[in-house]
Amino acid sequence: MLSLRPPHTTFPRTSPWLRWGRLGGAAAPHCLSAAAPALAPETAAGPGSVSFPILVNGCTGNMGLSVAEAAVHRGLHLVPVSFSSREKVKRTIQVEQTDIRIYGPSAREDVLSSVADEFPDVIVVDYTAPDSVNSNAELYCKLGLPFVMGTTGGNQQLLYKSVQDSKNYALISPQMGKQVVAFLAIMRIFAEQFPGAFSGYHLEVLESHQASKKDTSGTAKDVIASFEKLGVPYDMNRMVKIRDPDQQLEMVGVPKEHIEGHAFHLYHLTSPDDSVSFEFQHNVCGRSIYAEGTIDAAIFLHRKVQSKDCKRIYSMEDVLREGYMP
Ligand SMILES: NC(=O)C1=CN([C@@H]2O[C@H](COP(=O)(O)OP(=O)(O)OC[C@H]3O[C@@H](n4cnc5c(N)ncnc54)[C@H](OP(=O)(O)O)[C@@H]3O)[C@@H](O)[C@H]2O)C=CC1
Ligand SMILES: O=C(O)C1=N[C@H](C(=O)O)C[C@H](O)C1
Repeated sequence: MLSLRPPHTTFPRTSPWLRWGRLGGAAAPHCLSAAAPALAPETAAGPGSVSFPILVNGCTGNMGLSVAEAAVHRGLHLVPVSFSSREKVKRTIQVEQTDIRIYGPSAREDVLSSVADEFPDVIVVDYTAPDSVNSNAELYCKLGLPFVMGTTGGNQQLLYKSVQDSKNYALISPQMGKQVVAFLAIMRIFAEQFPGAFSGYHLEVLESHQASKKDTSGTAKDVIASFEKLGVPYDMNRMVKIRDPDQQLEMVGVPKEHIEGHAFHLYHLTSPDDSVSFEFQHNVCGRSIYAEGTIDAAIFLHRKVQSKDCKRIYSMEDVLREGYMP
């Protein structure tokens, strides 16, 4: 049997992922999202009916395409251009009735500049690659294009600084799934309310994503930051990152049809004497939870820009707090 136990961990036998692995996956509750707190229903500030231009950068990729499709379904005006990291790339992608023209890096600034002139109220959404985060953000800021950054990784400090210095508008979040965002918020509040509550405990973290994912889960990093405030130091190098489809099927219990698009996270805490353990998990199959959350984020940001709100940099928690839940 496959074992995911990394060299330095004492992962308990009761780990749900191992249990699900033994069950062969089929009977397991695969797609449970993190339990969300009961938040306010949609209010006047919530999504409602609105339309504005949206440019999705990274339409050649999985998230870019999902967001572009969700944008059309939600009645937004999809700007028919997107970008690639390659100069020589398939030139158009069809999203519903719209043909999206794909440009290479050398045309990026000219094309975006024309978009800014032609669609002054456009919102840009970025789902590209970790190594593009900072250069893309700098360009959006230079051209005054408000953006939703869904792409993870890059230099996050520099990302925030670019937005602050330019006084541009941006919503930045490594996690757009609203129920998962609520879970992250709970962990943050938990840590603020009870700092050091888990001092001495030992933390193990496992995350499983499609093999094409390049970086470590940004969501896991966020949860770990809360655990650290709760008194549990964690070396990121110890995180178990599962990208192998066979392990995902047999051990993690990812349904076959979601091997190419899933995000399973498991955090396990053990007390110093092993007498107490806690487990938190959030398992997402597919990408619709992120695509829908991204459209809510874009609508939220559009409203902030239109009202000339002074905060300018937002998180997904800000979106939830304004009634965009569920
Ligand atoms: N915030 C959230 O909730 C979520 C965040 N993500 C994050 O989104 C990012 C993308 O994920 P995913 O769609 O699965 O990845 P994919 O690899 O499927 O797609 C990324 C796409 O970005 C394109 N790309 C790379 N560099 C550039 C660039 N400089 N300019 C324009 N396009 C570029 C690539 O196309 P090409 O090869 O043509 O350049 C590729 O098609 C990752 O960082 C991931 O972690 C994913 C899911 C949810
Ligand atoms: O690449 C993905 O797929 C995902 N990336 C985000 C992350 O790194 O946290 C969010 C989710 O895990 C899916």
